[in-house]
Amino acid sequence: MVAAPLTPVRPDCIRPIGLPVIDLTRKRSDVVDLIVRASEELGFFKVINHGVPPHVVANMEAEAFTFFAQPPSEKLKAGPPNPLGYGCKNIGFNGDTGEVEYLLLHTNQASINHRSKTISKDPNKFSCTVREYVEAVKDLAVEILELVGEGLRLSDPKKLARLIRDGESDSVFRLNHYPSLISTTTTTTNNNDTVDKDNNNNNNNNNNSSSSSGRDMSSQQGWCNVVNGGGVSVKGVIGFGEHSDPQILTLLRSNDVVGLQISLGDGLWAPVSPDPDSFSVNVGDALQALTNGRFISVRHRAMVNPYRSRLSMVYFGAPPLHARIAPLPETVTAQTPSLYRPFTWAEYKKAAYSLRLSHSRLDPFRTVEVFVDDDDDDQNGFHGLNHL
Ligand SMILES: C=C1C[C@]23C[C@@]1(O)CC[C@H]2[C@@]12CC[C@H](O)[C@@](C)(C(=O)O1)[C@H]2[C@@H]3C(=O)O
Ligand SMILES: O=C(O)CCC(=O)C(=O)O
Ligand SMILES: [Fe+2]
Repeated sequence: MVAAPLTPVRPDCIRPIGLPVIDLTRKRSDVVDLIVRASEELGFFKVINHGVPPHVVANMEAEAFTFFAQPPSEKLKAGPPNPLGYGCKNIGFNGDTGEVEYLLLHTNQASINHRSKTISKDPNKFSCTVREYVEAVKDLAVEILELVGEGLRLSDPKKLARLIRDGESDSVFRLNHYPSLISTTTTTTNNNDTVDKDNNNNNNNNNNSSSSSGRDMSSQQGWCNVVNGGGVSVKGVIGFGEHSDPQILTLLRSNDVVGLQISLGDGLWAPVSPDPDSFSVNVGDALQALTNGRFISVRHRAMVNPYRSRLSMVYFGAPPLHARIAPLPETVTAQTPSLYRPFTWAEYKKAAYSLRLSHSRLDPFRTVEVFVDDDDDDQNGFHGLNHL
């Protein structure tokens, strides 16, 4: 007889919910309110009518697909990730893995120029395309942070935006490629623990519409293929495991293949519908600290689509290394005392890289012990908010 587990197992469960979609051309005061509310309640929202020119996005996507379609021998010239550069399946330095290959770039122009030489046969074209894209999404991130500054009624409403606008900002840009399973592995039902245990996950990764680039990459040859010995299931394969982003603000755009999920806490995951014309925005750890826990650094993950390759282009807006991160005075009151001790971005980044992907990296920077309520009586799906 098999002994019952001591703690109840909570299988992952997909809960499709309406996620906030904010039209940036609406009345400014409405946009401000919507952004603040979404950042407080979820730490996530989508923006439409954002002003990033479609050709800038299309050019970046085309360069990314061209890179990932190459044979492994070519791609490996841009690696190994230190953490910048090309990486395949290994994420960070502490043993995290996922069914993803990626390029991680610093947004500093000199760094982009240097890296482009190992990434592209036409380095000038590649670096110009990245520069244009990064400039455009940075402008969008700056605009969003200015709106946030207004919403938080900061005495200097542009203070947050300046952190990422700074010429010395430590912002990074990441291209993630999740090959479809049919292009990489022989699928089996001899499962391992990356498989979701809940049938609700069926087809949550399916999307039969055509790619925004008009290209189905499932037959591409370039995935650094490892023949599947352990066995993966056609459902629920993790591309990029659960984590929060350490920076201030993340702007993600993907092709029209579903994959990104945000955590609602308590094993509940909300799939983000892929809309190539929108950007997904999420609050990062640094913004959670700056807002004294008022905004939530949302935990999220990316699943592999069994049938279609997915590409995400992710800008992580970060402050300069020497910038001091501490709860903004406007967010600290007698009722809401400071939750985090001051730290520099360099200090936080170092700590982040010493930890696994899934760690709650802000916890060691808290001024008070974290209380985790493990009761099961929370019905609203936002149980995870008590990680604040
Ligand atoms: C496992 C890791 C990879 C990561 C650094 C870390 O030690 C923990 C945070 C990870 C993350 C998540 C968001 C971004 O994709 C990223 C570039 C970042 O700044 O923090 C990655 C790091 C990485 O892949 O190098
Ligand atoms: O590809 C995605 O949808 C998520 C990627 C991500 O979370 C990251 O790069 O930090
Ligand atoms: Fe992320």
